Amino acid sequence: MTAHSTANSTAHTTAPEEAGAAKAADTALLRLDAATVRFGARTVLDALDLDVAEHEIVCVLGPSGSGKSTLLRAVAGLTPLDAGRVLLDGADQRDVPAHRRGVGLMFQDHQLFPQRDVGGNVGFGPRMHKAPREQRQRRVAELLDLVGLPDAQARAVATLSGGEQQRVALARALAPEPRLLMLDEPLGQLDRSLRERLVVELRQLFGRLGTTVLAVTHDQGEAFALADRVVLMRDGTVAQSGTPYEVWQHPADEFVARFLGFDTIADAVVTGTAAATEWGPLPVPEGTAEGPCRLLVRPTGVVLSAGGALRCEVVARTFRGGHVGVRLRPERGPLLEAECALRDAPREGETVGVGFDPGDIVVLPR
Ligand SMILES: Nc1ncnc2c1ncn2[C@@H]1O[C@H](COP(=O)(O)OP(=O)(O)OP(=O)(O)O)[C@@H](O)[C@H]1O
Repeated sequence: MTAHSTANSTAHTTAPEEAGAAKAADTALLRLDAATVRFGARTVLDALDLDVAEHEIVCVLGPSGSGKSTLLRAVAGLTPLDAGRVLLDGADQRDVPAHRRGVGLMFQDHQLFPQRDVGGNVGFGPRMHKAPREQRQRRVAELLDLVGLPDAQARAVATLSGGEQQRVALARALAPEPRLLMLDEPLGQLDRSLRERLVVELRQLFGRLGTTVLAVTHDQGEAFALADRVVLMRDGTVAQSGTPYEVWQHPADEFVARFLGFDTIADAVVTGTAAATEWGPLPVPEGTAEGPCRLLVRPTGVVLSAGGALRCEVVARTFRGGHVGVRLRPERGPLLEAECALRDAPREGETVGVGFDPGDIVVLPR
């Protein structure tokens, strides 16, 4: 795999009969092709297709049980496929055992060796690969420097904080220089502020090293902060794949929208730039396809104003740090949720007028 390979690379200098294999190598470092895993009667990966380009950071998101960890284990060679293929650099991995795939897998619970010091943990992979002692020591020092623990070589694992253990586990996963690094809930057990800091550091670190990453998380904020691309899984298949911005702006369907935390979704029928709903006509962006649909109304699209046509009673206010969530019972139609600045938020029991911003109304397939 060359450094300039991209997801859309099409240039070939190979003979026509080699073009098929070469194309796979050019287009993706990792490719899952109809990958299927069954446990008994249950299909946990269901003919899943996924490409990860070299240097790309992909985060897999999805509800508990949707198959995220199974996906990583299948790529690592720890769970066999029942059908389909895993390709690395274009080569089918069917007969390649886990330790020969050149992928790193870091589990949620770090799994550091408690009897080894930090240096012993980080140097474990290179030692298994029989790297000479001097080279190993240099690599350990470099990596500890990279993860911000330059003086930790001789520390016992038991003396490390959760965040420090996390960094050591990461340095250990990076030490054998895997062509693909896979992380399963990498920041799962850490507190929020540490996670928010580490996720930024991780992204910078991967960028600097040019690491290709496939990470699994159930935390949307973490995925959006870390990923070049997020993949949302549902029942062993891909529900949506796109940049964090694309997925946030244009959730593919109601499942994705609800997973992202949007709850105000109702039936509607679009005609021109208006959608008929139980709340009355709502504006929709120009060019929206006409006919029946599901309509997502983002809280930022519910605008409180004295002149708003829909009268609503404020039934609850929830302080959310940067803003206040205001739950509204309209005179007709289901409950609505608005997002207000603290100083503008009405009190519980007040009656307010509501209008809608078409920029924050998203048409979803029925
Ligand atoms: N070895 C196994 N034998 C039987 N069933 C399994 C096995 N491993 C996983 N499963 C089942 O497969 C489904 C998917 O599991 P998986 O761990 O991949 O989901 P996940 O999306 O990573 O979930 P979570 O977010 O809870 O970790 C679950 O219902 C799980 O119980």
